[in-house]
Amino acid sequence: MAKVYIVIYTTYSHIYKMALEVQKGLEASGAEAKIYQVPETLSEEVLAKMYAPPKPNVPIITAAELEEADGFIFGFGTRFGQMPAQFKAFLDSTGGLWAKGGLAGKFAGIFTSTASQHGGQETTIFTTIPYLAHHGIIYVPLGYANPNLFDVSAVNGGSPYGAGCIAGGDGSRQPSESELAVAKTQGENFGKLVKTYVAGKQQ
Ligand SMILES: Cc1cc2nc3c(=O)[nH]c(=O)nc-3n(C[C@H](O)[C@H](O)[C@H](O)COP(=O)(O)O)c2cc1C
Repeated sequence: MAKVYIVIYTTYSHIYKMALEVQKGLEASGAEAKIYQVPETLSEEVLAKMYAPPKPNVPIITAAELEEADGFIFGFGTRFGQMPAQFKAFLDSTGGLWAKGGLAGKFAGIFTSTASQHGGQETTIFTTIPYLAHHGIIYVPLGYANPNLFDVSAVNGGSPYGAGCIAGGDGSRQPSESELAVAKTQGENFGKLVKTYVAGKQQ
């Protein structure tokens, strides 16, 4: 069975809510899907000052665990148009895996969240691709796989690079039905691809 790890960093839970839909999509494709979070690097004191709610109840991943999966879907909100330091710190801890090509040939998709509509939905994912390239991980874009990506009738996150939600400047906006549906599509399409690959390897 194709095994996909959804690896997230979330401060205000938007990414976790999106991850649950990505997981549903992966499971609909027949893949095994488990959600992990990367270690937090901020102190409880700083998180309290940021009004951050408790972390989701999912295990904290270690770099070594990445080797177990056939593919990953990474999810994180933007920080100045790029991945948060927490996720960068986690990826920077994968040097040992990089040295032995431990992740080469695996697949990865990415989804994100931004406060504003033009705060980095595309750049956050795009600037993560070098990490994948250095590992030899195959980046799987979303494309326009879900027509909701064309919907301009309301505020709407997501791009061909990956699903996305708009959290609002104060974080009060929650992922919309449209954005959640795109997240599910990303999981389902990614799962189908990884399943095909795993089935081929087993032949
Ligand atoms: C230090 C910092 C930098 C941020 N930079 C951006 C940004 O460049 N563009 C933007 O739209 N939102 C920005 N945000 C908002 C976050 O992306 C938003 O809180 C996040 O996507 C919500 O996801 P979460 O609930 O999963 O943490 C920033 C937030 C913080 C704390």
